[in-house]
Amino acid sequence: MSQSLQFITPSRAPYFTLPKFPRRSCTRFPVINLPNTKRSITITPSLSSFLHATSSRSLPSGNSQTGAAGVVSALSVGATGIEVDAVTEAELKENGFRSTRRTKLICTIGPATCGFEQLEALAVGGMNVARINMCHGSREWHQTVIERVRRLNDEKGFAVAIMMDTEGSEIHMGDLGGAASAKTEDGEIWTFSVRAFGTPRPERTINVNYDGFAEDVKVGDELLVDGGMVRFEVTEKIGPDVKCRCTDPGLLLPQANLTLWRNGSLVSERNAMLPTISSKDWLDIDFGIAEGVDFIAISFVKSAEVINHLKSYIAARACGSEIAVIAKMESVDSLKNLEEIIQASDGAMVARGDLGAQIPLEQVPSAQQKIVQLCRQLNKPVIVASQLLESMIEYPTPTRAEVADVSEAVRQRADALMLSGESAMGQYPEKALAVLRSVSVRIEKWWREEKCHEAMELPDVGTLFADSISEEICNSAAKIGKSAFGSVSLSH
Ligand SMILES: Nc1ncnc2c1ncn2[C@@H]1O[C@H](COP(=O)(O)OP(=O)(O)O)[C@@H](O)[C@H]1O
Ligand SMILES: C=C(OP(=O)(O)O)C(=O)O
Ligand SMILES: [K+]
Ligand SMILES: [Mg+2]
Repeated sequence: MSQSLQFITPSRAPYFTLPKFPRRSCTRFPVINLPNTKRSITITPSLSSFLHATSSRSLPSGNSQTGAAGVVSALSVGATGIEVDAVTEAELKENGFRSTRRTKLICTIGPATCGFEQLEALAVGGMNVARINMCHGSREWHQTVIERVRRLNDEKGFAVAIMMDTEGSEIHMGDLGGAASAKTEDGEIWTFSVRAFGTPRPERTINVNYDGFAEDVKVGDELLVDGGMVRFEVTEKIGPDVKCRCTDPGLLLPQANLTLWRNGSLVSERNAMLPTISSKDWLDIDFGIAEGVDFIAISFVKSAEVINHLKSYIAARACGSEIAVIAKMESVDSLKNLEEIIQASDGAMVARGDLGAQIPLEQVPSAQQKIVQLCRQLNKPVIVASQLLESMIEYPTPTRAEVADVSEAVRQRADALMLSGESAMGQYPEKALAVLRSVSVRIEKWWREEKCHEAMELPDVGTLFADSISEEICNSAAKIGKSAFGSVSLSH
């Protein structure tokens, strides 16, 4: 029981101001209400005394929003013990309350992880949210994944939430005629075309989903595939066919996004008229509402308007629904209208993949820092996504640089980290998740002990969250803590 002596720590102080993000996953999957899935940890005197000690001993720690909300959501004090979901139970046993993870982990589900046992392995490994990306797969495929996650929750006591991510109407490639990927070599000529190709398709041809593509591009333009992971130069236009020479070789993946640059600037007029939510996206959203997903993430958000529209739509379609809308920050427009978008949304995602094609790569870290900080200030959960552990798609060990990147996102106090290809189609999904988990726990411990994480301004009680009583109580408790402990900063 020595572990339990560390239960409830400063960073776990009830300072959360975030009712929606992780809590929903647990209330929606009320593990604690299901007799066959109840997990109960008996409260020993030391544990209960620590629970009691929390209010007087704990020092608020800035953002423990998700962590505290997560713990509260995952815990329910019963007559004989605390009931928790299976993931929290495992973490409590392993780490004690003191270092139970606050950073939530999201896994994109794809061919590598869609089986029941694979999903279970991810849940055991700490997956809090399963993300399905509507760019890929059929609705039936996604429905099967949702059913499996629900079954895991019902039968095995997990509390994994579902996030549906829209395709968006940005320009992207079609599939690769069934191939999982296609390798491009330096100097090769590839044809990008709006024509439909028969089977077998001609070599080195790629479909483009946007009819105006050939008219919009100019010879000399630079074509970035998948956020710039592969690059081409447009060399010739022949009717609907655009011939391109590969300048930065790499792997083409199905449905990869395409971005055009001309004379050093992003070409955005071409698709400025395309709606953020396409007609296909609306059908997917109807599907998500019918399936009762927990989060809908909207790709390439440009303004708050689309978020407000979607929220009204959800409210009208799904009365009493608590589906949260996450704005994906992955375009120049989203950065221009950052604050209004975040205010309108239930949370944001720093979608670094496409963002890295829209702004110079070296500006992505500062954009991430800005978005995360703003979300912290506005009390909105924020996800850091894309390429966190990209090398683990192929290798079982991350690079040091990847570990440093994950650490930095945790230190910035992102609420959640997301795996994309690493879990969807990589060779080591469980290992990648384990890295996110161990790095999160380690960095959280470090900041707790060294008090070295990102400083944060507290919102004024009562102005931003007039309707959120629990948040106000917690903020007030934090302020009392501050005055009681004088020198202890609220934002240490
Ligand atoms: N439902 C799916 N079916 C097949 N492949 C998928 C699925 N979801 C993701 N993938 C694969 O995982 C890769 C990374 O996922 P993600 O980052 O979500 O997609 P993208 O980069 O296309 O937006 C995709 O390029 C695709 O190869
Ligand atoms: C998360 C992202 O979006 P998607 O994977 O849907 O392209 C991204 O671009 O970083
Ligand atoms: K998407
Ligand atoms: Mg994207």
